[in-house]
Amino acid sequence: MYEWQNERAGSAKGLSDVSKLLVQTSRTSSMGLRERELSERLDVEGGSPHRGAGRGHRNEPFVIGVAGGTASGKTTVCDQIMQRLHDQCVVMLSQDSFYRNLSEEELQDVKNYNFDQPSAFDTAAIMKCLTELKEMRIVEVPVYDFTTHQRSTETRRVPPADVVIIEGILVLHMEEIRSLLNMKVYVDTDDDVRLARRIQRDVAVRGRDVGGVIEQYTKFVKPAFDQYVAPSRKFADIIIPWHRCNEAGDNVVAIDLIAEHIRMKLQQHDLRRIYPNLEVIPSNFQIRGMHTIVRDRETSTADYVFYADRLLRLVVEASLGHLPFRERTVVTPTGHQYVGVDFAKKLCGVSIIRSGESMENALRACCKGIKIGKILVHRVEDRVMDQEIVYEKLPTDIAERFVLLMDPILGTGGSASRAVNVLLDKGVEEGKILFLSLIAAPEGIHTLCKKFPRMKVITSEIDEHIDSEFRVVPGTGNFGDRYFCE
Ligand SMILES: O=P(O)(O)OC[C@H]1O[C@H](OP(=O)(O)OP(=O)(O)O)[C@H](O)[C@@H]1O
Repeated sequence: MYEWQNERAGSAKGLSDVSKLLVQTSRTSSMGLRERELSERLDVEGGSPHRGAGRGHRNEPFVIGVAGGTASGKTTVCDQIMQRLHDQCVVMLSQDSFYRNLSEEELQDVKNYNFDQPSAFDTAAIMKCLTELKEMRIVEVPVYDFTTHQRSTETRRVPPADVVIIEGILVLHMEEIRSLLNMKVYVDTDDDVRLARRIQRDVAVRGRDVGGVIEQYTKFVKPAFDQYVAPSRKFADIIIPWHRCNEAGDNVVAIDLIAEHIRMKLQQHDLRRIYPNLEVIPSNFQIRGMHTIVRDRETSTADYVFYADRLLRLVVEASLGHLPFRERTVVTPTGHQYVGVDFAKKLCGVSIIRSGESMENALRACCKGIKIGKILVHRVEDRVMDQEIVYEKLPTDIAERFVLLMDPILGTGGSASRAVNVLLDKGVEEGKILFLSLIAAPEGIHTLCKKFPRMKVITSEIDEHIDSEFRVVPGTGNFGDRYFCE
C-alpha cells in the first residue's frame, strides 16, 4: 500500500475557550485584567506552564517582528494589528523590556551610554522568551524602569498565545530574532517626524530635558539608526510607510492586509496541523493578487480564465511535486554528471465535470500525453453527502496509476467524496490519489481528509466556510459559469 509521508507531527487541535480570550499586553501597561484572567485559568486548568498536545491548543504561535526607528509608530502599528485580531489570543512584547541593567560605572556616566546599540539588549533573554512562547509556555518578561535604567524585581507574566508580536528598533537587525519570525514588518517614518515625537515622549513620559534628548539623539540614536535600523529594512516582508496615514493617523490598508494575512495563516495552520494529508501551496503577494482578481465579481471572463489558469497551473505543479520519484544521473554537455530524479511514469488525471475540466490544460501542459478521465457527479443540493454518479470514463488500467483528481472548488466535499469512491471501486489505492483544488472550504477539507486519510488534498487557498446554499464564502461564485461562459 502506498502511504504519503507524514511531514508534520501534530494532533487534532482547535482553539479552546481559554485561547480565544483576547490578551492585550503592552510595555506601558501592567498586566491587564484579561491577561491575568487567562493566566489564572491556565494555572487552574493545567497546573503547569505547558499547553500540551491533545488539549485543544495550537502547537506554535505565529510570530511577528515589528521594527523601525525610534518613535516611528511601532507600538501604534502593533496595537492596531491586535485590534484587528480581537478574536484571537495575541500577546505583545517590546525589545525595550530587555535592556541590560547598567553597572554602577555606566550609571554614573549614563549620558554617555549608548542605548541604541545591539549590546545594550539582553538578546539571550529575548531569545529565551520567544523560544518558550513558541513552545506555548508561560514566560516571565522583565520590567525595565526607564527612569532608573534598571530592571525592576517584578516581572510581567505573559501567557502563550496564537499570535506573538515583538516590536523594537533592532528586532530585524538581530539575526537570531529574525530566525524566529513568521512575518517581518518595518515601520517607515520620516526622520524629522520621529525626532519631534521622541522629544515629546522623553520629556513628557521619561522626565528628560529637551537639550539632553537632542544630544542623545545626535550622538547615539541617529548613528545607530543609520548603522543598524535602516539597513534592516531589507529583511522586511512588509514596509509600512507611516506617513501615508489617514486623518486618524492610521495606515488602514497596510494594517488590514497584515491582519488578513495572519488570519489566513492561522486558519490554514490549524487545518494543516489536524490533517497531515492537507497541503496548502505557499502563498505570496503574486498569488494573493491572482486570487483577488478571480474573486472580484467585476472581473471579465477573459481575465477570469487567464488568472484562474495561472493559479490552476501552480496547483498542478505543486501536486506533481508530491509524486514519488527515482534517482537518475545524466551527463551534461560539459561532460559532468548531474544527479537528478526521474518523474513518476504511471499517472493519469481525472476531472470532475464540469469545473474540473478547467484543470486539464494545466495538467497536459505539465505532463506530455497524460491520460485524462472524467466523472460527472449530480450534485443534489439538499442531500449533499449523497451524490449521484451520472457518467464516468476512466483509463482501463487506472488501478495501476497515480490519480490526480481535479475540481477547482471544494465545498461540502460531497462531490469529491463520491468521485473518490468511484476511483476506489475501480481498484485505485487511496494513497495513490491526489485531490487538486483551487479554493477549499474548511467543511470540505474536514470531510475529505477525515474520510480518506491516505489521500493527499492540495489547494491554493482555504476560505472561511460554506453558506446555507452550500456556496463557498467568500469564494469565487460559480466557477464553471465564470470560466466556461462568455
Ligand atoms: O464540495 P461540493 O459541495 O460537492 O461542491 C463542489 C462542487 O460544486 C461545483 O460544481 P457545480 O455543482 O457548481 O457544477 P459545475 O462544476 O458543473 O459548475 C464545484 O465545481 C464542485 O464540483
